[in-house]
Amino acid sequence: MPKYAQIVMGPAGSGKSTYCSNIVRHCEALKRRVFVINLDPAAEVFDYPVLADIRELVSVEDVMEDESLRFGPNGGLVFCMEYLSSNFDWLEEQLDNVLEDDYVLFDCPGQIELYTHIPVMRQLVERLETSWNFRLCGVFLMDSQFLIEGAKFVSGILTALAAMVNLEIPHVNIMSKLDLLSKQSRKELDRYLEPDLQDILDTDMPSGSTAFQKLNSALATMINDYSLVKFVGLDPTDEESLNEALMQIDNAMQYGEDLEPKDTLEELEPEEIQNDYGL
Ligand SMILES: Nc1nc2c(ncn2[C@@H]2O[C@H](COP(=O)(O)OP(=O)(O)OP(=O)(O)O)[C@@H](O)[C@H]2O)c(=O)[nH]1
Ligand SMILES: [Mg+2]
Repeated sequence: MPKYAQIVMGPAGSGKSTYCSNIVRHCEALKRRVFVINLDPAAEVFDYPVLADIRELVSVEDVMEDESLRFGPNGGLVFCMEYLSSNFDWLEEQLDNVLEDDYVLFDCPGQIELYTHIPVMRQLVERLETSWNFRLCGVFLMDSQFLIEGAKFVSGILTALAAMVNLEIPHVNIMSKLDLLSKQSRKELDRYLEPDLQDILDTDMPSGSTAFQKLNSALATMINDYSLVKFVGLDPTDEESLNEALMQIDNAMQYGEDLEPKDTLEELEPEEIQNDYGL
């Protein structure tokens, strides 16, 4: 039987750590066991209990204080993540208490270079899948306030695609912080959750330069043809949206398919089964 993990990614401040603590709270109510591992060596605040914290192995603060290394914050973060990849034994030890069927959230740093050309996240994914028997789903959060507009939307989905093509694992995009959207943006939300990119570009960016119009159009065709990008909206004030996100992620990594019935549904109250699994 495998173990399961979400690799929680997304730009700085997109809501990764808040998402992890909301999922922990939501799963407690469902009587589901979830662990969180902080993999952000620059993390300052999070309010979930951790199974492991990379800062016990190495932290950006320590690296920046080291006179011989002389790194700034970004170089320091890359150094820390490379240090992790040379010390996967440490992570393996931390995962000792994770049993078959257990579920782990990895709260990752936001720097996009970790998902484009620096190999550490790819190496981590390979180690989790092939040596430690995990089934994985990449969960990519993006702040809705930076998405509801043509040009921002195109940049946002290219960032998500970079992580998707680099890691090659099942992938769910989450549009976070819906509670902060204006009334006007909320009205437009559906157009962005299941986007027709060409339509968005035609409406929002009708008069760009011809060269960029061609490029955008080619991107739109590729993304539409392969159904590459859609989003689950997340509003932390709406428990149903958390439930929807969790179900999509569970489906993506086939969580629950191998579980014995007693481990899942029988432990739940009848109303919970009705509400949370739509049975
Ligand atoms: N209103 C609202 N605020 C949110 C939501 N999610 C996160 N925030 C706030 O946004 C800020 C950043 O959230 P974090 O969860 O720390 O984001 P992060 O992606 O972990 O950030 P880094 O680890 O620094 O990359 C915090 O002030 C959160 O309280 C949300 O869904 N709604
Ligand atoms: Mg964080």
